[in-house]
Amino acid sequence: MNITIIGSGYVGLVTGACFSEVGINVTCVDVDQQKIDNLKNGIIPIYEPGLEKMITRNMNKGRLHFTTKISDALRCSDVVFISVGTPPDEDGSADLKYVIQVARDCGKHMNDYTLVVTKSTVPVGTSLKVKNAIKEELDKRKVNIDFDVASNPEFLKEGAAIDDFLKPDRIVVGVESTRAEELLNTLYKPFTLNGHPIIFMDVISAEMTKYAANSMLATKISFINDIANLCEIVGADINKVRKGITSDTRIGNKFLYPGIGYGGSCFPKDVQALIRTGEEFEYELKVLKAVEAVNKSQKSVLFNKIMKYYDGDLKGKTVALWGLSFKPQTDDMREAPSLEIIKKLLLAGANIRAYDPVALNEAKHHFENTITYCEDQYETLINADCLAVLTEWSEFRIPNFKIMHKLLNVPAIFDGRNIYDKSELKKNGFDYFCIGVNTDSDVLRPEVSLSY
Ligand SMILES: NC(=O)C1=CN([C@@H]2O[C@H](COP(=O)(O)OP(=O)(O)OC[C@H]3O[C@@H](n4cnc5c(N)ncnc54)[C@H](O)[C@@H]3O)[C@@H](O)[C@H]2O)C=CC1
Ligand SMILES: O=C(O)[C@H]1O[C@H](OP(=O)(O)OP(=O)(O)OC[C@H]2O[C@@H](n3ccc(=O)[nH]c3=O)[C@H](O)[C@@H]2O)[C@H](O)[C@@H](O)[C@@H]1O
Repeated sequence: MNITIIGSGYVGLVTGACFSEVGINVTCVDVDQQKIDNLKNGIIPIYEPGLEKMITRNMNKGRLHFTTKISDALRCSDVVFISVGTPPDEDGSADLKYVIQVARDCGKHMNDYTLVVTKSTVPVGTSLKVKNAIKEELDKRKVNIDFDVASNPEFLKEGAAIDDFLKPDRIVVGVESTRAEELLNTLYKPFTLNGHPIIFMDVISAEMTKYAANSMLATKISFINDIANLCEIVGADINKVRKGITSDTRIGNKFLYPGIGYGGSCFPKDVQALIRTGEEFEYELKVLKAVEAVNKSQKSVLFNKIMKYYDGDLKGKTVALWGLSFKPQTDDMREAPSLEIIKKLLLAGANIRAYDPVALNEAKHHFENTITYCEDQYETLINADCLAVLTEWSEFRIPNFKIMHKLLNVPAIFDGRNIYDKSELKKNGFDYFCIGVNTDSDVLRPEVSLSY
């Protein structure tokens, strides 16, 4: 089978690589000439574990191709996946201009029956718009070519994208015809062999499933962050409370880790977009509005703790940062909590020394020379007045506390991901602050007032 993937970003590249891995002939298309030239030379535009090797392997086998020419790709494609971006519009709704452009391109260039599948995250009703755009272009050409549209939302997580695609919890497909169902069933069969189900439904329900899934996950995170903040006030320990609640199988133990707010290219925009969809239909999604509000304020929690430690004055203080990406195993900084925290620290007059295993180049696009970029996690600590951990990369989990104590001006650690044990840090002579645990009474540094 020949398939085309339009849009070679996180989703498009992973989808293309994984389909070619099971023997399908795949052509990935993008409008970005530089990106396609690089991909042809084996240069992968994103950091995603396992992706580079998989792309190179399948290119060498002649099953994975890259082009900017959609017309060439469509000439012999049975199925076309649309995986272009759907960024938020000014009012928070999903901007569909790239999706509709691709639909038009499909209408302009398809020559035979084609199944056009929307993999981008799109609001309910988009498949109908895609169908109309294709039809309009076919009408302009005065040709009568049979086609189907389908919705196949993607659930992969950055940093674990290959595994998520190869071994999905489920595959959701919205279809309008048996022909489309059969084609997608054949395509996805290799990924369902270990019992991972493919769930067929109508197109609108499939579109809705994607937003509902991301909104549910975002809700869990805001819920636990809200509870964490209350734990801190009443003297409970969120780490213990989390274990206490997640042992109930009805609640489950995933996505209930407190932190400094969810980031990334999807939760913030998808929660917003679903709220807008509700508004369009005059229905207020009250829970999701609260989820957004909690997340917004959670991004300031760690900064507030640092401010409080320094009696509201950070002028001239140096803050070391470990981790800049919105989560480990990616260089993606879109909507990362680090962006908010860095902006606030700079505004308060602090100097920043930052390290991230893979996101330093990305950070340079955001902050240029306003912060100091370090090539090593310990280098950030030299003469720093505290350390803040913003991303839970594995290499930060068991650091050398002796060296850290020596390098830091002031041995204070602000742990935005609750990766350290407070008694161990106290034993090693650190003032330690995390999310959802009140550690003020353990503070060792006598000259710092923590009275308010
Ligand atoms: N990043 C993620 O982890 C996930 C993203 N999604 C959804 O998938 C969609 C794509 O997301 P990403 O891959 O992150 O986006 P991205 O921004 O990484 O990649 C999109 C690509 O589409 C290309 N493009 C734009 N217009 C085009 C056109 N007319 N023809 C050909 N290529 C075109 C861009 O040049 C870019 O390379 C979005 O709707 C997103 O919400 C869904 C699940 C996971
Ligand atoms: O639609 C999408 O793009 C994707 O969005 C998320 O994936 P992703 O954004 O890559 O990353 P997650 O692992 O979900 O993390 C998102 C954010 O939530 C935060 N998080 C996650 C889990 C948790 O318990 N606590 C928490 O604060 C992370 O630190 C991160 O900032 C979903 O998990 C994917 O299923 C979905 O396909």
